[in-house]
Amino acid sequence: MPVPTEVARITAQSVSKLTPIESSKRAAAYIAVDRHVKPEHKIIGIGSGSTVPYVVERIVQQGAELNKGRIFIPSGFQSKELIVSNKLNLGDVDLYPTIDVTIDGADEVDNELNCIKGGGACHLREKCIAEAAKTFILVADYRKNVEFLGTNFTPGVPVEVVPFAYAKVLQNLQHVLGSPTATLRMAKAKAGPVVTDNGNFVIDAPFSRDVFRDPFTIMARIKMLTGVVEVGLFCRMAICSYFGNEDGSVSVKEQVGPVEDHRIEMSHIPASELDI
Ligand SMILES: O=C[C@H](O)[C@H](O)[C@H](O)COP(=O)(O)O
Repeated sequence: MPVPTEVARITAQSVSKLTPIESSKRAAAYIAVDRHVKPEHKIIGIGSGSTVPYVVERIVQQGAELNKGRIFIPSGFQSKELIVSNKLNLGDVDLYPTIDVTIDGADEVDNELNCIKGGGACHLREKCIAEAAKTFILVADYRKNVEFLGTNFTPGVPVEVVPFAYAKVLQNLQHVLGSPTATLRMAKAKAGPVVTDNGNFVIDAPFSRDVFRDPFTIMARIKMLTGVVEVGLFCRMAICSYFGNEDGSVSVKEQVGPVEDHRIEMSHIPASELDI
């Protein structure tokens, strides 16, 4: 099928400014905001990761008038900075425990809209603002769109643990729950482990394809381990996930009964808005 002229033009302009991966993230973020962040939405959750800046960019484009009446709830340091630097109103989930819509990134999303999150160690707060939201939406590039978790994202399930319990939880994961190569996540530019925004450690626990066929069960088993604060498996929490593709289109997985996967083109967004 020939590519519509408008789509081809937008893709060419985008690529001149952004890499194809960045363009695909932006396409997913823009469509998610256009479809789910409506004028009547006043409390908005902002997740973490490399696609989320484009979410905020698109929300800012909705205009100062609309945004002055809104409160934005961050999932951690990165999103808090994004909210503040874009002069949006900052709130927190303790003051606003009901959120209209939360949009967040993901490390991987399967065909039932289960996802791995926490590659950036933000999954505790992310799960809170996802659970608080009436609508939870995922955005990512095509590399995160998989049939089964653990396909491209191989470090495993991020598990946030209180520091004094990390060795015990590590043993539980390795010897009881079937993740023999589970490891404590170490910092890159600091001696010692990664410390989360909540002062905890993170263990990365890979599991086999068989285990990932039923993510809810392994999530529940990990969560039952004493010392675990939160597990980076979000099981069927999102109602919709948008994946930007290399060709400028966006694939959508939606939870309307069985999860459906269909592609949409970016032609509804004027080229002038993409070329900013
Ligand atoms: O802890 C981090 C979050 O769960 C991110 O949303 C996730 O890791 C995806 O991040 P990125 O888009 O940077 O790959």
